[in-house]
Amino acid sequence: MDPTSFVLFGATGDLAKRKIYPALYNLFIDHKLPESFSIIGLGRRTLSDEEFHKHVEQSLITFSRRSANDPSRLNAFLQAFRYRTLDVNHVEDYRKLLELVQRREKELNIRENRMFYLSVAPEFFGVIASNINESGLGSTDGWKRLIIEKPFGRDLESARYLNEQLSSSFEEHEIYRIDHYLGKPMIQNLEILESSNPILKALWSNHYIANVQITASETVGVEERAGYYDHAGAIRDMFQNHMLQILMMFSMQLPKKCDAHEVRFKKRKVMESLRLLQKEDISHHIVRGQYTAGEIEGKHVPGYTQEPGVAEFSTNDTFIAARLWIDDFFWSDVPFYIRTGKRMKEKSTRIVVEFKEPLGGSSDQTKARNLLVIDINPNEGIFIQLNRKDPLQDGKLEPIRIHYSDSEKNAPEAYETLIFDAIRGDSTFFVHWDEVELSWKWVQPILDAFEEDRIPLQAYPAGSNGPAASDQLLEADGYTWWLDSEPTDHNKTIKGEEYEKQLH
Ligand SMILES: NC(=O)C1=CN([C@@H]2O[C@H](COP(=O)(O)OP(=O)(O)OC[C@H]3O[C@@H](n4cnc5c(N)ncnc54)[C@H](OP(=O)(O)O)[C@@H]3O)[C@@H](O)[C@H]2O)C=CC1
Ligand SMILES: O=C1O[C@H](COP(=O)(O)O)[C@@H](O)[C@H](O)[C@H]1O
Repeated sequence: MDPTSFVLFGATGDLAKRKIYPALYNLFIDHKLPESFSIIGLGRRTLSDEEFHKHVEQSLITFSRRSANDPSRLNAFLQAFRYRTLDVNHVEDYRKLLELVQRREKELNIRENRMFYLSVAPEFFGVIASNINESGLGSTDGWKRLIIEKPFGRDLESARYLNEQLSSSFEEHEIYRIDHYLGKPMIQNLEILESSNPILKALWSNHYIANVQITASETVGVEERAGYYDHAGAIRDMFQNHMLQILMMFSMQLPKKCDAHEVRFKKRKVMESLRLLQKEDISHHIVRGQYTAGEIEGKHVPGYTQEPGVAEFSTNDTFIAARLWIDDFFWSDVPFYIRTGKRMKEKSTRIVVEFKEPLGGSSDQTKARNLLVIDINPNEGIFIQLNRKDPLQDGKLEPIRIHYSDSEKNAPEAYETLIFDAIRGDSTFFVHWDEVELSWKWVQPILDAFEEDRIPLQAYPAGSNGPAASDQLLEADGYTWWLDSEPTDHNKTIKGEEYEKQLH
């Protein structure tokens, strides 16, 4: 890997502490950072390098998946870190930063390869990109790259405006838009799952698949993020980005090879085929919800409007469910159901693929549907539901599940994988502008409908699976959300008999 300067805006913030430092540390342990690597952290507050090292160390102790208890290894890691105070709006501060970056490049013999990571509020993205350019930080003999966090705009218009701002300082191939779901191992596995398993590849279309259900449910509420979340809602926070990215990754046609050009091209095709919702139909395909007080894991939790920082009469969505159609040769007539919400019954991101009844198959009514369940988060695994005859019960038909789980492997976290890719210059699992624009285009009529109050806000108690209207969305098509009524840890590496006992 090229020697690199890693310039981190927002170095004192929450994301840096919880995700970025632990990711860098684990990459360091795995020898996946360039040998010459300089990290310069930036924030508004004043910190000495020593105080900054303490801050990073504390973050590793609290959040790293592998312990930071080897002092010599930890010190070797921290050697790379320097801190500077910088106000993102002051171009003078960037000139001083340039001096530090160049000094470190000289000390470490780094050719001018510069990675700028914007872990700050999105309203700063534009000004930072333009100040990087104006101060000379962006003029390098090597490469320059920009990693930016979500959200990318708050609607189609603002996303386009932001993209124009960034484009005046960085070219598209230099911009790495993070969607951390794309770094999750099971999401990266989707393409392999299909391409390397003929039994799945053969079934991966409307010939055999009845419907696809994608759920990302969380037990947490708005936490300390009301200032942001109360203006974003589930639709901007999760749906426009993570949920549509899962949809793209699942349903794209197999790329000839898994590289940035091919994968992004195939994903764009999905978005181009996604049927746009017509104004008059939106309320038939979209459910909008907000949690009320309830109980989660035996604890009483308040309703959304009682949460600190949330407006008293807020109509913000904390849940959204949608029925989508991909009008292409492979997926036409297969409904995709997507839902995401806070304060739901369990923390779980998963895809459930429900297969059709075989043509001319037995008419045995006890037969269960074949399912392929892909658990993405926090459990990582797969199971397939099949039917068999139980020899001890007069040959009665019973569903069995064949499991595989990666949950206990302590696999690299999404941020590790993505930062590693960005340093190597591989943008396969980063979001291209075309995908962002097409996603906002699809979502925009829903935002308008919310704004105009054309979709009723449905209440759901904390600890439930969302509003009843979300169940009705599927019932109208003769389906139900799979696994909703099962034990929450249905796939928690419980296998064989023990699992069967729990099920029945
Ligand atoms: N936290 C999370 O879990 C996630 C965050 N994100 C995104 O990541 C980004 C960062 O979020 P998060 O870390 O939570 O935010 P925080 O509010 O915790 O941190 C903001 C950072 O920005 C710095 N900052 C604020 N104003 C200025 C300024 N004028 N000049 C220079 N630095 C400034 C702060 O410095 P100082 O502390 O010195 O004031 C701090 O380091 C956002 O875009 C967010 O949407 C995305 C997914 C998840
Ligand atoms: O981006 C976000 O994602 C998290 C959920 O991420 P996960 O990896 O834990 O599934 C969500 O809580 C947050 O609101 C959102 O901004």
